[in-house]
Amino acid sequence: MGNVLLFVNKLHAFAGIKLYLNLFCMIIISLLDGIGIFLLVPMLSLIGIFDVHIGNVSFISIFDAVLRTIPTAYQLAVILGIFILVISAQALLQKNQSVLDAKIQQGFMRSLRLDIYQALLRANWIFHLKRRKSDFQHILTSELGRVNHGTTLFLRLITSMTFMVIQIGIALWLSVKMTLLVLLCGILLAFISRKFIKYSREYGNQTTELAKNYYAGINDQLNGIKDIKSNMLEQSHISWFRKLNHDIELNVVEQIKVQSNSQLLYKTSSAILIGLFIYLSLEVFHTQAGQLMIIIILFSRLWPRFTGIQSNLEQIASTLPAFKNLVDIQKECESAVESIALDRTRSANAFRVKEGIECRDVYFRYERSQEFYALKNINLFIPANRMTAIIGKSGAGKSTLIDMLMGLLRPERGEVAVDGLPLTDETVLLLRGSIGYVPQDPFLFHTTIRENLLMMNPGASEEHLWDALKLAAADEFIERLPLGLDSEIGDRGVRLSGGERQRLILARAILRNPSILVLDEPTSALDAENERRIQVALNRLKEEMTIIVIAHRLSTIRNADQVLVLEDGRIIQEGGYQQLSKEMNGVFGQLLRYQTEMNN
Ligand SMILES: Nc1ncnc2c1ncn2[C@@H]1O[C@H](COP(=O)(O)OP(=O)(O)OP(=O)(O)O)[C@@H](O)[C@H]1O
Repeated sequence: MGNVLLFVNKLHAFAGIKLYLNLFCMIIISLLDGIGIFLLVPMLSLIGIFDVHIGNVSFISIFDAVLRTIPTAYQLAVILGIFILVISAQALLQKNQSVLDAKIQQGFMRSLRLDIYQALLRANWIFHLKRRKSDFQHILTSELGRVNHGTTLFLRLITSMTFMVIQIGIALWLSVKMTLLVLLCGILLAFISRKFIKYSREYGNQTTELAKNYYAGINDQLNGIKDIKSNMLEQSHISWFRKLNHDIELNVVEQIKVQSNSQLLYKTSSAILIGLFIYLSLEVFHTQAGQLMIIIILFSRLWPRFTGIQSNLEQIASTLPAFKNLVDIQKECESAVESIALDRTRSANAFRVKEGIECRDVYFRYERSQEFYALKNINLFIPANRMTAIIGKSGAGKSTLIDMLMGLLRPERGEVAVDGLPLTDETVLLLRGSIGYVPQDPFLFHTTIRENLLMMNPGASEEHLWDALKLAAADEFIERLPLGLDSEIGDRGVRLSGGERQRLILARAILRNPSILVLDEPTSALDAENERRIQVALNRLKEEMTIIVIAHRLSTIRNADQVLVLEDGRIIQEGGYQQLSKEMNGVFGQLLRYQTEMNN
C-alpha cells in the first residue's frame, strides 16, 4: 500500500493540475457517453418508434415536455441531431483527453528516468563499486518499461472508476433497489478476488528477480564472450540461459493463469447475476419494462467496468515491484550522493595545481564492518609538475591510492589536501576538474577516432589533435589507417590492438590539457619501442603537468622524480628512481633486479 501511495504522490507531484484536468475531461466524457447512449431508447420511445412505457422518470418527462413543443414531423430529426451532437462532442473531448493522457504519462516517465539517471551519476564511487552495472541497465530499461505500463493501467483505472461512479449515479437515479443489489454483488466479488491481486504481486516480484538475473547474466557473458569461446564454456552457458528462460516463461504463464481465472470468475458470475437480476426485476420487484430496459443497458455497460477494474488492479499489482525497485535504487543513490555541484561544467572548475597534493595520516577501508584497511597511515606529497610513480605488488593498494588522490574515495581517517587546501565538497570539484585519467582498462566509444578525441575537447583543431596523438605515440598507426582520423574503431575500440587503444586514450587525456595526468598502467600493452615513446612523452609532459603513474614495468618510470613503493596498504619506500635502485635490499631494488633478469 505504501508503494501505491508513493506512486500516486509522485504522479501527482509531477502532473499536478493536469491530472485534475484529465479527470474532469473523463467525467464530462462519461456523462456525454451516458446521455448519448442511455437517452437513445427513451427518446425513440417518446416519438413512438418503440412502444416502451417510460413511467415517471423525471428528466425524461422534462425532455418529453420540451419535445412536444416541436412539430411532430421534426421530432425524429431533432432527437437524432442531439444524439449526433452529444456523441461528436464526446469524441472530440476524448481525442484531446487521450493526448493529455499521453503527455502526463510520457512526461512522468521522462521525469522518473531523468531522476534515476541523475541520481546514479551523482552517487559516489563507493556506491558504484558495490553495485552490479547490469542492475542499473535493468532498471533503466525493463523496470522503467514495466512502470510505464503500470502508469497506463493506473490512468486507465482512474478513467474506469470515474465512469463507474457516474454510471452508478445514473443507475441509482433510475432504480435504487436494483443498483444496490448489483453493487452488493460487485463488492462481494471484489472481496473474493483479493487473492488474485496478492498472487499477481507475488509473480511481479518474481518477474523483477528473474529479469535482474537475465540482465546480469547476459551482460557478464557478452563481456566474457572471448573467455567462453576460448575455454569452450558455451554448453554450460547455454544450459544456464535455457533454464532461466524456462523460469521466465513459467512466470508469465502463471501470471496469465491468475488473470484468466479471475476473468472466468467475473464472467460466469456476471451471467448468473444478470439472469438473477432480470428474474428478480420481473417476478419480485415488478419493474416496468421501460425502466428495466434502461437498467439492462446501463448494467451491460457497468458490469464490464467491474471486470476491467479487477483486471487493472491485478496488472498494477504485478508492476508495483518494478516501481519499488526503482524507488529503492533512487533512495540508495541519494544516500550515497556526492554533494558536489555536478551541474557545473568542467572548464568552470578547471584550475592548475601549483604546489602539489598531500596525504596526511590517511586510512581507508572498503567495508567499515571489516578490519581490513586497503590504505594505512599514508603520508605523502606529490609535487606539482613532476612525475610521481606508484609501484607495488598486486593488491598492494595502488589503485585505491589513486582513487583517493582523485577524490573518488574519501579517507576514513586523515586528510587529502591540494595546494594546502583540505579536500571538501568544493575543492574535490576543483581537483576533479583538473584531472586527466588514463585507466587500466581503457574505454572508447563505438564511433570514429576523431569523435572519440573531440568528445573530450570539442573545440580542438586538427593540428591540436595530431599534436596530442604524436605526444601519445598514436600518430603512426592512425596515419596508416585508410580513413585516418575518420576510421570507425568498433564496439569499445575492438578494431584496435590493446596498445593502440591505450595510446589513443592517452592522447585523449592530453587533449584536455589537464593539470594532473593520472595513468594506471599506461604501458602494460605496449612493445619496447612504443613504451620508449610514451616515456619520452611523459618526460616532456611533466614540465607542464603533474603526472601520477602506476606501473608494473619499472622501465616506464625511469624518469620519475619520485617513486612510492606500496605494500599491504602502506608506503614502505619512497625516493627518486636512481636513489631507490641503489638500495639493493629494498623492495624496489628487488623488483628492479627481478625485472632486469626477466628481460635478459
Ligand atoms: N571494491 C572493493 N571492495 C573491497 N575490497 C577491495 C575493492 N577494491 C580493492 N579491494 C581490496 O583492496 C586492496 C587493494 O586493492 P587495489 O586494487 O588498490 O590494489 P592494486 O595495488 O591496485 O592491485 P593491482 O595491481 O592488482 O591492480 C586489495 O586487497 C583488494 O582486494
